[in-house]
Amino acid sequence: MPRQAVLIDGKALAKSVTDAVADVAARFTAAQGRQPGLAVVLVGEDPASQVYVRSKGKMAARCGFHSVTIRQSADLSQTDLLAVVDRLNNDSTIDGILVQLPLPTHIDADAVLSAIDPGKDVDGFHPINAGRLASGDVDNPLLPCTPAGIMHMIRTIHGKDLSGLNAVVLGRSTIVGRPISHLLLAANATVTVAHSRTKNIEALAHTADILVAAVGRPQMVGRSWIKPGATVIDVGINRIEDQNLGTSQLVGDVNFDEAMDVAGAVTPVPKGVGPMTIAMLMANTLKAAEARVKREAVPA
Ligand SMILES: Nc1nc2c(c(=O)[nH]1)N[C@@H](CN(C=O)c1ccc(C(=O)N[C@@H](CCC(=O)O)C(=O)O)cc1)CN2
Repeated sequence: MPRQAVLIDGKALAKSVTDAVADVAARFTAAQGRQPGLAVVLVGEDPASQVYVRSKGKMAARCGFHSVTIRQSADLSQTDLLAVVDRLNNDSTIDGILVQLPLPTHIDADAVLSAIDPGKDVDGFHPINAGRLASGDVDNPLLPCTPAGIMHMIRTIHGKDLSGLNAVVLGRSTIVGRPISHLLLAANATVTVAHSRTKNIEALAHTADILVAAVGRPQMVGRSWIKPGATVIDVGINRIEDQNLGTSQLVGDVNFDEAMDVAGAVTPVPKGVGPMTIAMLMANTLKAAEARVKREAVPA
């Protein structure tokens, strides 16, 4: 009889985070006479982005935030997007600004992310916040949402200190691969980042006590990639179509059934890392609001 790994329930964990955020946000609102404010900017009509942005707006409202969604057409110029960001930087009702990625290809995403006030950068993508994380500062409240959510999930299995554990991160994106490697390192794991140019990637993955798959390749990580008892975090969200049936299905970068047979703990797709990303965005917005109150209370 194959063993069954522990299922790390991202939806339930996300709810416990957002319930706590909603409690603290209610106290913030009572004390400050205003709600924490989140603005999400969506450029274009990418269907997946529309789903995520809608979920962010709904969750912000559920947490008791002032929530603004700014939808712009795909042909918006970079100058006009920078003007939107500038307006939000100077809007006293807004504590957190998120520009949904990917942006249309005519826009330089780095230029836009760098224009966000670092104190309102609830994605943690501004070079100042990314740089602080890369230099080992994990006390900065504005950590990128997906990696912060992943660490929350890992802690439910391993606790805070990952000393003596090998972590392998598959993927080196600026949104997930790089920042999660810094967070794992800060928690004392021994970290290896693998990517498309890595040799013997399967054998390397098999050495991992904690395996984070963030490559965007449907079900790439199978049984033979996973060390028995490992914790497997699946960041992939891939929609695969069945042309014959005319249906589609959401799958991760990990073969879920095979992982459940061999791993110690596994995150599912859907209802794994995705909901945690949105929950950590709520937590970041609240932290940004609290930090702004403190900053503005200090006489210049
Ligand atoms: N500015 C940003 N852009 C993007 C980020 C980000 O963190 N900041 N991450 C991803 C998309 N993303 C958040 O924006 C995100 C992806 C998936 C989910 C989620 O809850 N997924 C569900 C499934 C939803 C579905 O049916 O498609 C799940 O996994 O259960 C939330 C947020 C890229 N862009």
